[in-house]
Amino acid sequence: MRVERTRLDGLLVLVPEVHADERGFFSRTFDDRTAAEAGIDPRSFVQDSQSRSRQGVVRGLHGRGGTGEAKLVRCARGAVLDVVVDARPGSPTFGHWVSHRLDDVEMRHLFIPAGFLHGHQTLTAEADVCYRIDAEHAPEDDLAVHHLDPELAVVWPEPITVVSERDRAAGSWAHLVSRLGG
Ligand SMILES: Cc1cn([C@H]2C[C@H](O)[C@@H](COP(=O)(O)OP(=O)(O)O[C@H]3O[C@@H](C)C(=O)[C@@H](O)[C@H]3O)O2)c(=O)[nH]c1=O
Repeated sequence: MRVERTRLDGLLVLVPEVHADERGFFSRTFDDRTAAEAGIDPRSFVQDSQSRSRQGVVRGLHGRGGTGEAKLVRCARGAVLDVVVDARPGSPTFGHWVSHRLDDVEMRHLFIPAGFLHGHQTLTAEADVCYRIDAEHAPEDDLAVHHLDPELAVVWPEPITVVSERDRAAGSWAHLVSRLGG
């Protein structure tokens, strides 16, 4: 498994080998040693989760207050455009976002450290996204910024079909910045 850095310091892309043959493929979804070498504590993860979304669905942009949460994200079925926003006050890339395609062909994963917002849009008829998270779910600590926030101006490639009620009601980036003191 290879690790690529991104222009957001700390955000990593993990690129596994995909061994394809006439049966299908085999690919590693987690590698303790690679994680440790990349500075990820392999023992830190406490919950694994999976979501399924139909084409055009947007989930996010979500983060967590306090000490935040780090996550490993991959797309086990179909494809998504995964968006990560730097929400670390004082970071030189505060307010910048990057997007990566995650799919069931290249099987790339993202390691998203604490202090980022995260969201994705489904690019295929359905997509399953799997997470490993280093903190227990705590809805009272949830942070959310609207996926169409004009300042962030995230580009979602597909027409947006469904968004949760919570995400439709999410506040602005400016509001989060004032809350974070950024
Ligand atoms: C995230 C989460 C949700 N839930 C429950 C709450 C709710 O009833 C249902 C759906 O939750 P949500 O609408 O928050 O799910 P969703 O919008 O998919 O939330 C996810 O979005 C992406 C972008 C992320 O980065 C994830 O960390 C997570 O925030 O599942 C849990 O029990 N545990 C969890 O860890």
